[in-house]
Amino acid sequence: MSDAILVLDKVTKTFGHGASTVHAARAISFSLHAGRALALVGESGSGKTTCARMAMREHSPTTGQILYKGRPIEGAKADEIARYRRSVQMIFQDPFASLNPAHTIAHHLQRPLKLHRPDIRGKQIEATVRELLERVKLDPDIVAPKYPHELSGGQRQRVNIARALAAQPEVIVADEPTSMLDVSVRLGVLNLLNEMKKEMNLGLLYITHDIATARYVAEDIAVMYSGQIVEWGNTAKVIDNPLHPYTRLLLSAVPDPDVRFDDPRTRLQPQEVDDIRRRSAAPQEQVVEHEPDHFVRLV
Ligand SMILES: Nc1ncnc2c1ncn2[C@@H]1O[C@H](COP(=O)(O)OP(=O)(O)OP(=O)(O)O)[C@@H](O)[C@H]1O
Repeated sequence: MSDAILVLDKVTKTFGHGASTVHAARAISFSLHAGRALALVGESGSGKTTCARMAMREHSPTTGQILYKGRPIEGAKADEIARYRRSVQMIFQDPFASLNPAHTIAHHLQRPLKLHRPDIRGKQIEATVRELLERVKLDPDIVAPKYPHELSGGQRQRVNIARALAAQPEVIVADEPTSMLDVSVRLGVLNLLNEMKKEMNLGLLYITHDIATARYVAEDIAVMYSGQIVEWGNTAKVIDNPLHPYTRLLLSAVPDPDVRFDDPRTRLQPQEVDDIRRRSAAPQEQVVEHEPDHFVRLV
């Protein structure tokens, strides 16, 4: 495997103090590599977004460190931090809120080009906007002059992907990029992310509550619950042979991850679910290597 672009090394994040302390991330370690995707999977509140925000440097870790190409980003020089900011781009869950209704799609793509690509100017900017739209399979003649409200949700999310690509990133953090889209267009957006990963050699952090979609995008998976990664490794191995009771619980909600675990359709006893949650929430130090690319925490 190539050297990691981005590493979270035993990163912890707590919010609040005393009895009200929330352990949003507990000793989280993972790395992102060029041309590979890691799916970070878990229910709402498990700590996925906290990890994404730390990777984006919106939150600084309480303990642990973030490494960019082997060097800690905390305390790095301003030019290194600027490089990092350009290099790590985010795609948000809500394709509606992340575009400004007062500006055309062309404007949304010109801005990051002007900000991050001083090498291109004038007519080249327009040509690059066209290229970016073509990359995400939108017709530039039709889409560039439009305003966000004139596009569908799927098209808007493609514009968001194009905007992230404008900065020529090495890593893309996609936080639930399809959860607000119609089911019919979700797979198209996931396939597009997968193509970008391969063709542009991007490292991808794909955050989702839907474990089944991890297969489409990610070579590697990390299952999170209550701020800790409980099982991780090769995506197919983890999904086909889940070892941690919480991973099994997540898989029991497939094919519909929006079904709650206490819904009778999952055929789980509520007491069983409570017991798995309680055991999985306790901090667990011991890790078992089941195979070289499949690890689980003991409960
Ligand atoms: N700024 C904050 N202040 C206090 N608590 C926070 C803050 N951000 C997150 N938390 C808490 O940290 C825990 C993890 O939240 P986080 O948003 O990372 O989970 P998540 O898995 O991404 O969930 P979701 O899918 O709903 O975003 C939750 O208990 C949440 O309430």
